[in-house]
Amino acid sequence: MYIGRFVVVGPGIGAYRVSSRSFPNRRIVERDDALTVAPTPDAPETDNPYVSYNCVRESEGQAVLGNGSHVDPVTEKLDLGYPARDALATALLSLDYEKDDYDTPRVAGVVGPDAATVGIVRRNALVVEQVTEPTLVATYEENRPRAFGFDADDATAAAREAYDLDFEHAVCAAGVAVDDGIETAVVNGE
Ligand SMILES: NC(=O)c1ncn([C@@H]2O[C@H](COP(=O)(O)O)[C@@H](O)[C@H]2O)c1NC=O
Repeated sequence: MYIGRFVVVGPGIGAYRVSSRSFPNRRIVERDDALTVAPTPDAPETDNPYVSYNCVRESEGQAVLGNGSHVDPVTEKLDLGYPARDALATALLSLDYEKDDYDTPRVAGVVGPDAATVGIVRRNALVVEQVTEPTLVATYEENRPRAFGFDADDATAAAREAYDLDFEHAVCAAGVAVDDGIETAVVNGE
């Protein structure tokens, strides 16, 4: 099954995966203050505004994950002291779903040491929900948050488990583990 981009978040653990039919030539680059989805050097040029963005950032001891430019305003709202629910709701509602051929939803999660919040904005809904166990939400098909078996207990395992999940067209994945500090890890495809 093809579900596009997705996040899995639970208290202390999270992952984000890029799956893509249309833009497979991408990777996650580790920068000082963010993990960024970017084209590989051999990728064909595109003017699609939705394929390069920060997919993981950190704020106030929490990790923010998501499939587009909304990751930045979610992080900025957390910096200002907004609760995770409000940071997600504000940023998702203001940017709304992507204006592409698929009305692709925006998905996101905030992971703290003992709490996690997941969100999606799609054409017909805005859902933001605090969760107590790993929860999946994706751009296509799986576009309602649901509890999801996810065994990883560190960032490296989270990135690997997300990348290896049996959904089509895996491109790259990021994992986060949040405790006293935040660890991140990346798996890039061939
Ligand atoms: N975030 C991403 O990595 C991303 N990759 C592709 N999209 C959007 O989704 C559309 C469909 O892409 P695909 O066929 O790869 O699932 C693209 O035309 C683009 O507008 C994205 N936007 C949201 O998921």
